[in-house]
Amino acid sequence: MRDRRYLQGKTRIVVKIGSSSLTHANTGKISLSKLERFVRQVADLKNSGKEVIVVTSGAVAVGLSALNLEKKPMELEGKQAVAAVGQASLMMLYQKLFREYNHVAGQLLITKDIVENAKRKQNVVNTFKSLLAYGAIPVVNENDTVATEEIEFGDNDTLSAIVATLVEADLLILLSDIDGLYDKNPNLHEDARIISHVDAIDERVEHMASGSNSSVGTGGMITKILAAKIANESGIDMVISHADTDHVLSRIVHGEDLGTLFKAPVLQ
Ligand SMILES: Nc1ncnc2c1ncn2[C@@H]1O[C@H](COP(=O)(O)OP(=O)(O)O)[C@@H](O)[C@H]1O
Ligand SMILES: N[C@@H](CCC(=O)OP(=O)(O)O)C(=O)O
Repeated sequence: MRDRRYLQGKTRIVVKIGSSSLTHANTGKISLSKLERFVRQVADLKNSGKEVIVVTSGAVAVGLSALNLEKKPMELEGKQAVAAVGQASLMMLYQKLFREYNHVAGQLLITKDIVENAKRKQNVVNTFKSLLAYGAIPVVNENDTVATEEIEFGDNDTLSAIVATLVEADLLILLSDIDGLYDKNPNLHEDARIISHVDAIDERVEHMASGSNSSVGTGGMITKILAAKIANESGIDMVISHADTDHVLSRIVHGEDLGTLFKAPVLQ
């Protein structure tokens, strides 16, 4: 087991939470207790002196409840409409819960391609910087009206890695419905074993991540590995852990051996 206590020195942390970690498994509807517990932990991390940026999925899940739908529409524009309704309600919930803990949340809806346009990228960076300077908590989701990759392929994972590079974070935490990367899909293989550390993302690691079999989340482990690559290449460490683990955020930041750590190579 590697010593992770150096993680205590991390000061700017991006936390991504997936749809499957914010919803009821049987109905796919938003779980208020899961959301509340997550917000409480983020607020506490912020109280401990860290800067925290949240990347949250869940717009489609909340939209389903709001529109009284049993399941996601098949067609893309239907999903976009559900996300549009859901995003507003999701953000209302974040605003309300953060306010209860004396924090202020600001919404950023972005698309991954902003990195290709220097001006737009700078605008986004400036907004992040300014929100952090005000002591607010940026809450990010993909703009599902403008870009459709997320609701088609469910990839807020790579979005969170891009956000981590934009804000020059020193740690990215992905909270999921699984406690880390296993050597094979644990939902299909009983003998799958968790990997505690990944020092280099090679073909072997990529092979471990087969598709997701969760009905709510959509990206699976492949997009998490991709996120680790993006983060690590910018010198940012990444941890995948289970959102249901008690006090998961503070325990990761205290250096407990939870989930999988993708350690960035030391940049020369
Ligand atoms: N090697 C692996 N290790 C862990 N999980 C895996 C692996 N391969 C596939 N998975 C699947 O990826 C899922 C996590 O992805 P996903 O459901 O998209 O979560 P989220 O909503 O948090 O983004 C796990 O529940 C599991 O079914
Ligand atoms: N923008 C979509 C993102 C969906 C998504 O990426 O889900 P996940 O695989 O759980 O991170 C939403 O908020 O529903």
